[in-house]
Amino acid sequence: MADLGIASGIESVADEGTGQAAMVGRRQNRGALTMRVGILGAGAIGGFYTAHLVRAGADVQVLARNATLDAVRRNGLLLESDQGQICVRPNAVSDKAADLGAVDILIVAVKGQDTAGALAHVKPMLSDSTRLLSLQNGFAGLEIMEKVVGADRVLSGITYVPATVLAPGRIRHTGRVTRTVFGPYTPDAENGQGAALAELMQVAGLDVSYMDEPLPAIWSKFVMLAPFHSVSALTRAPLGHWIDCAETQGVYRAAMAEVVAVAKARGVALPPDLVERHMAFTLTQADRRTRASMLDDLEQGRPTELEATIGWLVRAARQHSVPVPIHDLAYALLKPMADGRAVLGV
Ligand SMILES: NC(=O)C1=CN([C@@H]2O[C@H](COP(=O)(O)OP(=O)(O)OC[C@H]3O[C@@H](n4cnc5c(N)ncnc54)[C@H](OP(=O)(O)O)[C@@H]3O)[C@@H](O)[C@H]2O)C=CC1
Ligand SMILES: CC(C)(CO)C(=O)C(=O)O
Repeated sequence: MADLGIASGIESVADEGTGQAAMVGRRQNRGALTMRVGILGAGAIGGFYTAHLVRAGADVQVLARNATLDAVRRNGLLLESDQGQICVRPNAVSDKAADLGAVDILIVAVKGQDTAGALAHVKPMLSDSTRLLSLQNGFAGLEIMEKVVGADRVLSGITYVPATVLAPGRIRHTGRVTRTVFGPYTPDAENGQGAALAELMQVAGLDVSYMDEPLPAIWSKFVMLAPFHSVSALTRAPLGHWIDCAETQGVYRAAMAEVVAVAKARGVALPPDLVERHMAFTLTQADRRTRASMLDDLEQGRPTELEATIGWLVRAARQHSVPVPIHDLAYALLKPMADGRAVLGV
């Protein structure tokens, strides 16, 4: 089976790890632990990677802000999961990139709507060889990164890690999935750093693949992500509350077919059974407590990533005259809350 980065869970590393992930280990078996990894945004995903990479012995430099900065400085960063707790103190934490200095890879883990603002402050962390790795959902952030630093400095990726911020500096990883896939956004972005980081993440025990062409894997996740966010945000419930309802499940499946149609119109070839593979994973393997990150944002009254994910899809569909009625509806119904105004109660 082609490895498109479909969520597999850490326990299935042995099945898939014979492909590109294993190659990484052969190509890049030195120096990974000496690389400097920057984390831009220490929320759910940035915090998850900070905890695992620091525990693996990496030199991690964290650019955080506000309450998260204070909490990590005071108490370190705590990652909780069913497997236990990891509490770490990164080598450096600051809200000033100049305090941290140049890194080999900067993992961009801010929400889509914060990408441009955050990138405006990272220059001191970038040397000529630094690569920026996007683990954001969707494509909007990548388009911004391409404009700001150039496509040849960007690594694009996705992660299926489901995580939530319980309190500033305190992250919850739900279930066991750690599946993450990344690679060069364009071939000239390849400089060995991505493969070295993938190796470091594997050393940390994570299910990670480095790919020469990650774009289909990013689309593959987007096929479930935009529907998962739409359904979760509109039902306002974690997976287990809606997946067994036949009507809701039908909407989820049909919405995935909409994203496949947009990918096809943009010339991206995806496996014909992709929707059914996502369905099977969602029904039999995904942790039922899984919450869409957009659900957390809505419940906390925070701005959501609507424009960067569902909004991006709706606009792309329109450009190609592909009907996406489920996402059109989700976009229209979620737009009034997209900037977090719901918290004001008006
Ligand atoms: N959570 C999940 O389960 C998953 C999320 N993703 C994707 O990962 C990306 C990140 O999501 P997630 O981790 O959930 O988001 P969070 O909101 O949990 O974390 C984002 C963090 O970035 C910080 N931040 C924003 N701007 C800056 C800045 N200029 N300088 C420093 N820190 C900044 C935020 O600070 P503040 O709190 O002050 O705003 C926050 O701590 C998104 O694209 C999401 O779609 C992908 C897979 C799973
Ligand atoms: C679907 C999930 C939880 C990861 O698999 C995600 O990416 C998100 O909600 O942002």
